[in-house]
Amino acid sequence: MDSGTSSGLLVCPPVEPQRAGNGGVFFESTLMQGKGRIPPQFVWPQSERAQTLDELVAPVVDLGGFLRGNEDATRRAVEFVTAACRAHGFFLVTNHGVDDDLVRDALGCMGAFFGMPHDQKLRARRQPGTVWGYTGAHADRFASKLPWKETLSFGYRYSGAGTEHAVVAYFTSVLGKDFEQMGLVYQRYCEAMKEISLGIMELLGVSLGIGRGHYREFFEDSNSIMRCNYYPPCPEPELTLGTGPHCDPAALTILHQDDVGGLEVFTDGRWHCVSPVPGTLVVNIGDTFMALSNGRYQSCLHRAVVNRHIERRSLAFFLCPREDKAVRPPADLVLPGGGDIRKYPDFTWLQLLEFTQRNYRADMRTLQSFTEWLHDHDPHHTHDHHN
Ligand SMILES: C=C1C[C@]23C[C@H]1CC[C@H]2[C@]1(C)CCC[C@@](C)(C(=O)O)[C@H]1[C@@H]3C(=O)O
Ligand SMILES: O=C(O)CCC(=O)C(=O)O
Ligand SMILES: [Fe+2]
Repeated sequence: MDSGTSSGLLVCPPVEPQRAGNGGVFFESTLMQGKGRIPPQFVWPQSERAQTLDELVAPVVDLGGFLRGNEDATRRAVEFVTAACRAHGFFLVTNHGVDDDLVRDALGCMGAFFGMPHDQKLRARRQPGTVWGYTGAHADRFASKLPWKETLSFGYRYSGAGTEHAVVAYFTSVLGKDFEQMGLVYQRYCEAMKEISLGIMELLGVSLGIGRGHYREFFEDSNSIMRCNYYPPCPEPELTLGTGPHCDPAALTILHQDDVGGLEVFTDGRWHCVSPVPGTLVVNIGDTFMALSNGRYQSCLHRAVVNRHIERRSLAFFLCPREDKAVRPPADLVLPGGGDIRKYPDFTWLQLLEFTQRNYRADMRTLQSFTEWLHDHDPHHTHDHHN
């Protein structure tokens, strides 16, 4: 392997020559330290870069009473969720029951992982075509508009006895026995996120008038993705982005951002910043839920900016359906006779995930582009997707 270049990019043998956007160039944050300029691959077009913004006063949904089964509190939580999802599909939750120590440990493990030497991190390197593993700036996939971040992603599925420790097994298999404790932290973190996600699915079901059970049951056997985002300080933050503008392809995202700030959300025709609120988690609707609600709830456009002075960490849990399940709205949301025709064709999460890993870089138009792609590529889909 070549050593670092003066630009801070590290040149490695390409993992997937036919797809490696940069001919095998990898990014590693520590190599950038002390550099005055960012490499051109990280410069985003002027129109997509951050500007000065207003703060979003995000709705805060108190989950405490709902989780204890209190009816009044549940009604209030449903009202807040409904208003937020009609407006932009983005809200904060408080009293969510996740132990502060667990969140602290999950952030701490990120420090331990991303602080390791580059060759150690590469032991978890993302395999071509998959979403799991470590990547630096996605430089193995894309040639331009690289995000100023390193990420580590892994799957979370609980499907009965024998699979309780799948996250631990991932960490020990790719990084070795010494990473068992780190795996256990993320295993517990994912379990907590899944529990909250299912609760929110109940609230969304009530909010859409189809009852508590429908979406909860749909996601009981979910196959979710956990992603740790590490954003190093950047010498020219105004030229780049940590995560580009996008709607999450999954059903629901639960995000913990540390106390640095950098998350931005597009509402009312402009970008707003969302400052970290201690003790809260950020929730947003994703494309898959937009399809499951027949377009009633919008997936929310967002991005993350970086800064010159301090590293930032975020933990994103993406709730995803079991890979082979048909994503289809309940019949009550496709009313016969009304103007309420099916907005999206049936698809599976596996199809959408593969689309984002092989054909299309997830952005603000993913669901639209995916739907068009399905029509062109899947012979079972017709242009008529009425119920
Ligand atoms: C299905 C996925 C694609 C991405 C990872 C998961 C969920 C979120 C997607 C992503 C974060 C949206 C922005 C662009 C992206 C490339 C990124 O910056 O990380 C996306 C993910 C990806 O394809 O790795
Ligand atoms: O880091 C953030 O605040 C946002 C990250 C994000 O949007 C994502 O990982 O999908
Ligand atoms: Fe996102």
